[in-house]
Amino acid sequence: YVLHAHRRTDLGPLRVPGLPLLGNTLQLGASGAPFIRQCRQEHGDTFTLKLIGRPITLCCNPKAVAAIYSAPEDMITFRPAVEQFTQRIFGIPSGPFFDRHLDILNALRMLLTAQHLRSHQQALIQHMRQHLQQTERQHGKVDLVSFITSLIFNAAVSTLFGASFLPRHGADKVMAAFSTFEKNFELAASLVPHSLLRAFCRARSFLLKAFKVSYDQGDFRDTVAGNMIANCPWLPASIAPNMLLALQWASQANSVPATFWAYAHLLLPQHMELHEAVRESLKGGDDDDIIAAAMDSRGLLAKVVAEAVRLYSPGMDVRMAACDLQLPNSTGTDFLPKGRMLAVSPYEMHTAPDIYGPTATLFDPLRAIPHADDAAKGSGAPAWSWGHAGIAFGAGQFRCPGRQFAEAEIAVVVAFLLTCFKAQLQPSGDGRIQLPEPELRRQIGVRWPRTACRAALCVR
Ligand code: HEM
Repeated sequence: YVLHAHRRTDLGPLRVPGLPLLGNTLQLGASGAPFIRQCRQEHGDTFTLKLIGRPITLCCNPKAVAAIYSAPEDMITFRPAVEQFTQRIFGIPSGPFFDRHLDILNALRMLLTAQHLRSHQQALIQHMRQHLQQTERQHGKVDLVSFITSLIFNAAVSTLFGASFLPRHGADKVMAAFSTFEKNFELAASLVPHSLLRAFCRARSFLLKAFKVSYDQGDFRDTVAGNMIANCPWLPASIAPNMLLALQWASQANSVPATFWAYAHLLLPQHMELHEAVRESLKGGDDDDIIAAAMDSRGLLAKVVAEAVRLYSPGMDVRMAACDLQLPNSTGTDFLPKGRMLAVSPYEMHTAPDIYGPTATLFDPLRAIPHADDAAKGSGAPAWSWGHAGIAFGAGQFRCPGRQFAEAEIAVVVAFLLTCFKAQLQPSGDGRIQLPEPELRRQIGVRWPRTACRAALCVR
């Protein structure tokens, strides 16, 4: 509706000049989200960055974002924007995967929808309990980032991939390999030759081999992971390990940080009242109470989860113009040539005062959620809703297939931790947790988990 195919082959304005080869890559790498905000302030809602030698147009206008997510494939396309990454990182050959991409997504969606959530949540609680029994706590203190990372890794991987997978290969070894793979993710996606990224290649080989062995041994039978592959019988068996690695990465990359922040905020002194209210909503705190609270999509716990997901959402979601386009901006339209990479930044949209108001960057689960009409400012565009978690999970036909699972998972983990521990945050070595919230966030990059603040969880 607000998107028009455009006949002219217009190269479009490259509004943020950078170095010839790397363009703005270094600026983005060094400053992350604040660099995007600065570009938006200086150049308007739509601006083009040159990242690793190629122009990428960032669209921050709500109307343009709605149009990008709802446009038909012959106008804005998903495949060419992401296939080089899936190929390069996970080693998934494009043909067999993308030819029936939507079928794969729908198969996964079916396995992660509401009717299965209760049993997934029970499994998560059981695996978290086992993990806690096996975890040694030194002097009653743990580092909150690594504690939550390993808790979720063990519980979610065991829930989605079955209980035999991690023990067969050694949970610590699999997690160490995954962590190396994850740390090198952006570099491996870039044009840096993989021959220079030996740690990444070693970790990926280890993980692919582990998935292959477990697949051959039947470890994934009747699990979400196994059923995802079984429901796509046209996929060559040889790429099953690569698909499983992609699922593993997708299931961890955003859930871990969102859970960390949801829980960490509840432990901050300024949120003690909220903490108590959430704790009360868990009633007696047994497994049924935890699951009931986590399933209540209108309850306080759901609002806490949605607010953490909104505030610490992914840095970029990419697409490509499949024809010459005209995209709306606040003052008119922008011309984008066929083949131009397009990006939406959920993080930038969610922290923008013009959409979420002056308190956009504050953690406030009870905030009023902006309505389409406010954001679209009477454009005449049909109503579209941000919802509390905004566009953190993407939107449209390629939206995250794990959304319902993720929201339920984060709620269960937070509720479980609240019932297990009387915890408080104490400053670790550099004391960063004591900084006011906007300061905390300033340290967050485009993908921020690695720069998440360090905190100590003091277990009384
Ligand atoms: C807070 C947690 C999460 C967030 C914010 C998130 C966000 C996203 C986003 C933005 C996308 C891209 C959507 C698009 O391009 O429009 C995506 C894709 C995906 N997500 Fe999630 N996700 C989360 C958790 C999960 C979990 C727990 C799973 C699995 C259990 C999962 C599985 C996937 C998969 C498989 C894809 C790729 C789909 C494809 O091939 O197109 N995600 N997610």
